Amino acid sequence: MHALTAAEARLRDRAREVAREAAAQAAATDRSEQYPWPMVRRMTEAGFMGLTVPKEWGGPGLSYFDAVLVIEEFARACAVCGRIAVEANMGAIGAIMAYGTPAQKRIAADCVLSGDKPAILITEPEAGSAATEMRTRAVRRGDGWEITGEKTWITGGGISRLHLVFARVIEDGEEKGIGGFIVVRDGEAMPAGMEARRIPSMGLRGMPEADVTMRGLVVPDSMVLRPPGGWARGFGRLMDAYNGQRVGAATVALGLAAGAYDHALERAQARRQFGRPIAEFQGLAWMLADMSIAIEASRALVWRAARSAGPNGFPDRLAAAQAKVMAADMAIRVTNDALQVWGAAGYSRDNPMERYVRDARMFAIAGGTAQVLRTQVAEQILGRKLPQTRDGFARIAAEEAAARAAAQ
Ligand SMILES: CC(C)(COP(=O)(O)OP(=O)(O)OC[C@H]1O[C@@H](n2cnc3c(N)ncnc32)[C@H](O)[C@@H]1OP(=O)(O)O)[C@@H](O)C(=O)NCCC(=O)NCCSC(=O)CCS(=O)O
Ligand SMILES: Cc1cc2nc3c(=O)[nH]c(=O)nc-3n(C[C@H](O)[C@H](O)[C@H](O)COP(=O)(O)OP(=O)(O)OC[C@H]3O[C@@H](n4cnc5c(N)ncnc54)[C@H](O)[C@@H]3O)c2cc1C
Repeated sequence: MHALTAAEARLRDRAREVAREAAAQAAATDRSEQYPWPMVRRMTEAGFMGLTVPKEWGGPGLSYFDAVLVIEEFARACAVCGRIAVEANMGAIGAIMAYGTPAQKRIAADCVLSGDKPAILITEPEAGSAATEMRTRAVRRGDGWEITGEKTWITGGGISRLHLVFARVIEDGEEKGIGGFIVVRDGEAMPAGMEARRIPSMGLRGMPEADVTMRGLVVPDSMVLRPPGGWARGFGRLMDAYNGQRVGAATVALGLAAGAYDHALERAQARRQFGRPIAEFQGLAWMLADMSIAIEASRALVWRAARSAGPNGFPDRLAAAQAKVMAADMAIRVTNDALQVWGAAGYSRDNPMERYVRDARMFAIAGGTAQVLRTQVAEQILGRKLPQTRDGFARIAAEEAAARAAAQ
């Protein structure tokens, strides 16, 4: 792993200092299930929202790697704050900064720099892993677009101001592909035509997850995000940007596992049984050793993915998927082992270990499940499409046969 530059180390140390305040409120946020607005204001003042916004739009123009250093520190202290730092620096904001018009960039930059955590709306009740099967439609009507559909598990639904909605583009009565539609909430009420209903979740309880329904939602043409390559390639280009958020999610998994490990290390040396620190029992010493190895290995993959941001400015798709799979699986294992080190005390809601276990669970599901991302890794290393539909391979075989016939 590369050493940090002096500027990177300073940024991480500054985040670590502010994250101490996040640690102090993490249990209360979990219990109240309220979005931690006071902490978000603190993160905004300290300049951790909109880190990746270029200087010309008023941000500091830092890299994905810089953002990862900050996210890990917040996630270690409070995983909800870690996720806020992800969406304020990656995902929707990354896509708009890459593909948006100057006016769209201005709006998006103002949102995150003033403390908004944008929402990205991809998943639907019937289109989870199979996201390209989404049914939400954006139909061209005059100089605007009418959006109809249902999204689910939308992080920040009901509190976010900036929304990036993925929808099927219907123009001149024809389906053209998948595009991005920017919806900005002004004030307390949801935008007209958009409603959010909170979903109670297992972990990360201070972060609202919501079903979002769109009926009669009108988006002006000026708020359509048009990635290069046309609508037919729209989903792929939007996913290029989403690879940044996958690295962010991996970083939160890494950070919270590292936080749980810190607690376990301390407890293993403080707690005595049979007249000696429990850390002296080989069963626990090796457990701690394995935890430290897994955390370091995950950090290496996360850093590599964050540093891979290529000429389009986004992290590499393969590196992002590899880091996310590794960190998500690792966080589930490490947080459970850390709770084990604490024994019964770890099972109590009076200390943070059970929260770490609950918070860790989502990363193998959200942002591409551990199974789907393994298929993405396999596709990249094999250099071939591995279709997931029943007729997918038959179609490839038919295309190959047709190509062979044409070549004869
Ligand atoms: C991609 C999948 C939805 C599989 O669907 P398909 O088999 O229909 O799609 P593909 O043919 O594989 O892809 C279509 C198109 O997109 C390009 N693509 C796909 N993934 C990427 C990527 N990661 N980076 C770049 N490009 C990508 C692919 O090359 C095709 O492009 P062309 O048309 O050839 O140009 C499925 O594999 C999948 O990813 N499912 C997971 C969906 C997901 O991640 N949802 C996240 C929702 S947001 C969220 O959960 C937030 C949580 S958080 O805290 O961050
Ligand atoms: C806390 C949380 C936050 C989220 N935030 C957002 C958000 O902000 N925006 C958003 O758009 N979405 C969000 N999501 C949704 C998330 O992206 C989806 O949950 C995820 O893509 C999986 O979809 P699904 O839950 O419908 O599972 P399904 O796709 O129904 O999968 C169910 C099971 O089948 C497996 N499976 C499915 N297909 C395959 C396959 N081809 N090969 C092998 N196994 C397969 C899966 O791995 C999983 O184990 C969030 C989810 C959670 C839990």
